[in-house]
Amino acid sequence: MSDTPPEPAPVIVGDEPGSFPHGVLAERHPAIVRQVRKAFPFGPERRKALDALLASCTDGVVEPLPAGADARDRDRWADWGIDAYAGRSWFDVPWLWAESHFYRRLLDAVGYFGTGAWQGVDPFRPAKLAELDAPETDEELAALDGLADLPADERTRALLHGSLWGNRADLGFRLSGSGTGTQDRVQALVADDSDMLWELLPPAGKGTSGRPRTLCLVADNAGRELVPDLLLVAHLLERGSIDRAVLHLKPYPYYVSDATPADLMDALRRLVAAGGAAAAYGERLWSALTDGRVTVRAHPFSCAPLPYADMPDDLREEFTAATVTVLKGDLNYRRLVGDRWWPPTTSFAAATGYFPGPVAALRTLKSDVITGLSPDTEAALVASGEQRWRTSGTHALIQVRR
Ligand SMILES: O=P(O)(O)OC[C@H]1O[C@](O)(CO)[C@@H](O)[C@@H]1O
Repeated sequence: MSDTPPEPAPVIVGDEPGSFPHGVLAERHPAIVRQVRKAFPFGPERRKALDALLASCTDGVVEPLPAGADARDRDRWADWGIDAYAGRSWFDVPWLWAESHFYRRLLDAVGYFGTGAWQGVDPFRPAKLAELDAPETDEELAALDGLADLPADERTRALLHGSLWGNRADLGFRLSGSGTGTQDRVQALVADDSDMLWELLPPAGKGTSGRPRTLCLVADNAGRELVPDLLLVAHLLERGSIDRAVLHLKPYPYYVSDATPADLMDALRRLVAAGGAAAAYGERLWSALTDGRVTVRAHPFSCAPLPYADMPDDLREEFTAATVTVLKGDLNYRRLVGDRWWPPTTSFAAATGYFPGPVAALRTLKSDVITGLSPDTEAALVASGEQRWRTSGTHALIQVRR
């Protein structure tokens, strides 16, 4: 496939009733507002603000930030295009921008950025903790004990798949013989460049230049996605594939379940408390955090409503220095290749040609954006009659550009 930058395809907008993006704006966002309103005993002021957001996101327009907004935040949103979109319907601005801004407004409505009692209270925390505490998480962590007996390469592959399918909140390293086993998952991969990833991250002593090797992992969801991401990082450190890792998390709650530094601490404590192999992974990570081999970033751009092509210079420098940057999840994929109606056979390498270093995407498919399919794969997916392959999370991809 060619690496020449592709002709830009149309940007996705949520203005077409019946389309997936329209459904997110018209149904999912109001449902999220109602759910958050119910989950906390907010007083009249916060309830009024949530009701106003509910009315705005269904029938209203994007509004300028409120007068009380922090000046730095105001400047950021000015840079991120709010002046161009204020006054326009949520359904008429780029879908990526509308969704991202919705979460910013939701945090305003619950008083997250204010000076009152709700300051810093994550409105999604109850749901995140419930997932982390679910019995399924116990079972999945216990399944880690079985990995120790696998040949090294298989263990590495199982942990990669765990991180990949964790994007569907479903720890894929479970090696059960049921219909959700590894083999089915491999068949559900619409692209698999994992060999290229292992060429970038060989085990210690194999084909390495002697320079310290850094993995940037741009995380996605907390709980049952972040846990297998952490396991993968711990494993790559132990295997000597990397010397250090930088975990990019969100500076504030976002897209319901996105991982913040507080969620990292919850996940880590969960691992350490689990006993068995899970605890050993957790302890390894704990010590890697304390001695600086693993560091955490919560860059404002991680919550920006823009594609990574617009990343600021400091982030560009970090990604330039990484041996490989792995972006997890659907939203990061949309931001990586651009939230556009690409023809599915558009080259992934070309769409990510601007990225300042080797880059990999691990994603289950949960929105319409797709690149890098072979013509045969695209034809098979279309012929399968399964219309929702792009959005239902049943398919996944591992794509790499060196
Ligand atoms: O958690 P992920 O994999 O980034 O998925 C979030 C996805 O959910 C949505 O917010 C709504 O479906 C998508 O826009 C987004 O891409």
